[in-house]
Amino acid sequence: MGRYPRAPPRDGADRRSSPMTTTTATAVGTGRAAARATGLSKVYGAGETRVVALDDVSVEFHQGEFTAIMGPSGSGKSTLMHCMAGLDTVSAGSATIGEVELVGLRDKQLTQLRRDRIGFVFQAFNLLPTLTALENITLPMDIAGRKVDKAWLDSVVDTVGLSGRLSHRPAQLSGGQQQRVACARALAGRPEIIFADEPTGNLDSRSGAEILGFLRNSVRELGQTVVMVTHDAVAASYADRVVFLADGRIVDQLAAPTADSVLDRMRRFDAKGRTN
Ligand SMILES: Nc1ncnc2c1ncn2[C@@H]1O[C@H](COP(=O)(O)OP(=O)(O)OP(=O)(O)O)[C@@H](O)[C@H]1O
Repeated sequence: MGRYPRAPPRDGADRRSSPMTTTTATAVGTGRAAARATGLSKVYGAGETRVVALDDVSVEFHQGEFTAIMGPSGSGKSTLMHCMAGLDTVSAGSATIGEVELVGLRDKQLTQLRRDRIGFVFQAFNLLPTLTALENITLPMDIAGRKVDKAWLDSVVDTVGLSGRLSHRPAQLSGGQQQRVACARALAGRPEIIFADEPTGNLDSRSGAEILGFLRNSVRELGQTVVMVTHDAVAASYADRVVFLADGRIVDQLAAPTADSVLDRMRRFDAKGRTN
């Protein structure tokens, strides 16, 4: 079993596996895609060092949905997230945030898009040590010259449970509190989508569960869209949907996942070969 307490069960949730019958992994609900990859491929190197990290991947992340990306080590999870978030270039295909096509954007446009429309949470919290928690949270908006929406900021800080810690510097906060600051920073600018790369990787099980619960609440209560890469089946069970990658391809998805159903699917990677 994974490192985190089980996610509380969903009421009346329909737990089912949906083996891929088409090449596109569609979201559980209907609605506008917050992000979409179409025929996305990513090749690193050339000749003997050539690695196909992503091979014709098509996937949609719908607004207001919490999606986990899982798969064996080296299956392309981080590469997919980086290509979708404009942190890496793609070799072929398309990646869109909302209606904006990332392929072909210049560096300056990509920087602006990441700053204005995407929130990031990384395994290493990436806070600035000399700034207070509040200054870290508002930094992206300060850099962008955007006015902070005070009511929204208050509700984010409240949801993350940081009200009494806003004047503390990162070194004065626990790992879990630092990651909550990072989550609040990601949410504060009301991005269209948050990409979280192993957000609980550096946390103990209790702090990890708090962060996962918080990310899920941000989807349920604040309407946020979250895409999270994780190795942990219990972490994935907090999501609305799990998309499974193997050898750079999407091979399965699971709606309303439980830790057991995710573990079961992961075991089949081991037992029957990666692409099953
Ligand atoms: N900058 C790079 N240069 C060359 N190959 C790379 C680079 N980044 C990733 N790769 C390769 O691409 C493949 C996918 O890597 P990626 O990091 O996306 O996998 P992952 O599923 O996130 O793995 P992990 O779970 O171990 O973090 C791997 O074979 C990896 O070695």
